[in-house]
Amino acid sequence: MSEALWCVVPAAGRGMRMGADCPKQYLPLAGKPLIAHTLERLAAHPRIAGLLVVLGARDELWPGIETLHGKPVRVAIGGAERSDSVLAGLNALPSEVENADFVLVHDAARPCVRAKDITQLIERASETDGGLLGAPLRDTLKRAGEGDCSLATEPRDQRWRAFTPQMFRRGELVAALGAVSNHGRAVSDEAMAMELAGFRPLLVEGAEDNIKVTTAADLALAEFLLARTA
Ligand SMILES: Nc1ccn([C@@H]2O[C@H](COP(=O)(O)OP(=O)(O)OP(=O)(O)O)[C@@H](O)[C@H]2O)c(=O)n1
Ligand SMILES: C[C@](O)(CO)[C@H](O)COP(=O)(O)O
Repeated sequence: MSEALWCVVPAAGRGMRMGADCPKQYLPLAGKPLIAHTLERLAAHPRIAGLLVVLGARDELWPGIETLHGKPVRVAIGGAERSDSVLAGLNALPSEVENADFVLVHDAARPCVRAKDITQLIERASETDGGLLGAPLRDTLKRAGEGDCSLATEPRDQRWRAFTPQMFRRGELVAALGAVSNHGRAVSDEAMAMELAGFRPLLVEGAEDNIKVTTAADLALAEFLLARTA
């Protein structure tokens, strides 16, 4: 597959775990808003055709963002859950994006994603039902009980951490997200919806520095990583 893909960027979260006075995706990071780093890395990728950024109802991007690295940047309004925002973005894609076309979904909160990992995902997952970047769990995993005591050690073989981008055919992902929504189920990523629909997404190992900025400590780490993973 050689054509370029559109990327839906969920950016409608409130960043509650960050505890800042604005949604974390707009916090300053290395001299510009966190989301700007993410959008620039995505738009700079030769296999990405355009960005569909899903914003909170009260949020907006900055003037001139309509085109980035020569790629169109469009916006849609998100929903209460991340999956609602992803679905809104998928439904707002330009008509040129057909149901059979692969699309990417990448968190605005992951500014350190590496171009080579995006390339690997596109090249490997395009021969399958789709896939996602991730990394095998390398730490011992504990099940915590009351008072943060360790109740048990969980098996870590065949356990991966899921990252983004995640990549699926537009129509199949819309149907899978719609099905979980209709059943009132919560999904934490697109791959979960696809698994529930009977698909087996391909896990593509990517760099573990593709961190999701969630708490204040992640901001300092992201600044360090941005300098190294440019
Ligand atoms: N209703 C939502 C919730 C999340 N997101 C986006 O999904 C990505 C990953 O979500 P997360 O890290 O959980 O962000 P928040 O929901 O903002 O964080 P928190 O749970 O701490 O509020 C982020 O880019 C976030 O903006 C979204 O588009 N719509
Ligand atoms: C999609 C994701 O980033 C994969 O790890 C993660 O599930 C997002 O979870 P969040 O609770 O919305 O941050």
